Amino acid sequence: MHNAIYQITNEQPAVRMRAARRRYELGDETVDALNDLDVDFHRRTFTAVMGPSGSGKSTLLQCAAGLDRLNGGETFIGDVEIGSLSEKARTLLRRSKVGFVFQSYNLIDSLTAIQNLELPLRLAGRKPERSRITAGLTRVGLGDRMHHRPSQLSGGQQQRVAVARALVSGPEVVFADEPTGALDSAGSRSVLELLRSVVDREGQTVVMVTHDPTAASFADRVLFLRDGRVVDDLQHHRGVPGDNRTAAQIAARMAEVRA
Ligand SMILES: Nc1ncnc2c1ncn2[C@@H]1O[C@H](COP(=O)(O)OP(=O)(O)OP(=O)(O)O)[C@@H](O)[C@H]1O
Repeated sequence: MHNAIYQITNEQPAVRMRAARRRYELGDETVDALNDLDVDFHRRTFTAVMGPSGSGKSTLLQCAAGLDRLNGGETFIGDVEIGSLSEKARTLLRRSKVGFVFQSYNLIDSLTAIQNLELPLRLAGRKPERSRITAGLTRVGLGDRMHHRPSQLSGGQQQRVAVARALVSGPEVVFADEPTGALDSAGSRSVLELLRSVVDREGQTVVMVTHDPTAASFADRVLFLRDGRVVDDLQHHRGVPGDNRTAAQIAARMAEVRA
């Protein structure tokens, strides 16, 4: 690893992984999708996770979000070590502390935007407050689309509903797995600007997997994985989101990581 600049802070990270190992066994073949990986995701930061196909990006997100379990090491969300929790406790923690955004939006087609935001609160046994839901949709720029169903929205708008849904429980962290992978450049930009603003204006923490250096240029930090390990950690606070030069620097670093 080179050029790593670590944030010096006494504040507890939103998410911390230590000596994380996720081993998959298929027949005789064993893959360490995460291989003794250490990482902190600090509060109020936007991290992009990049790396070649199969380097462990999705596994990192799934394990950090408590959707999958480690075989070794620890994951903390806030001060809770999630590996020690029962399945039920982990589900409850995930519902309240973690938001997840998927490439394919994963909205319920038969429900309106409002109803899609109400659903996770209902599942968590909380009564959805209408004012909170409408505020959530307004803040993602969809105040005039609240009663639309997903099929009546553009891809970028659907993904912004998904971001609003991820935020509705007031999570510690939002994980996004290639959130712009299915979008055109205008839709991508609207989602990336939204993610940037939830960090800058609302003090949220975002961790996003992406293959796209332009998407990564919206982040404060780019973590590069290879073979289940962190091999580079680029902090580019002076980068300009969406700027070609910043994206070119990230692409160059990505090429080094692949080499
Ligand atoms: N359920 C599984 N069973 C067996 N092997 C798996 C499973 N999930 C992932 N792997 C393996 O673990 C490694 C890491 O996979 P992962 O999906 O995390 O990579 P990735 O960096 O997200 O890849 P991509 O960019 O292609 O989405 C790969 O070698 C993959 O084949």
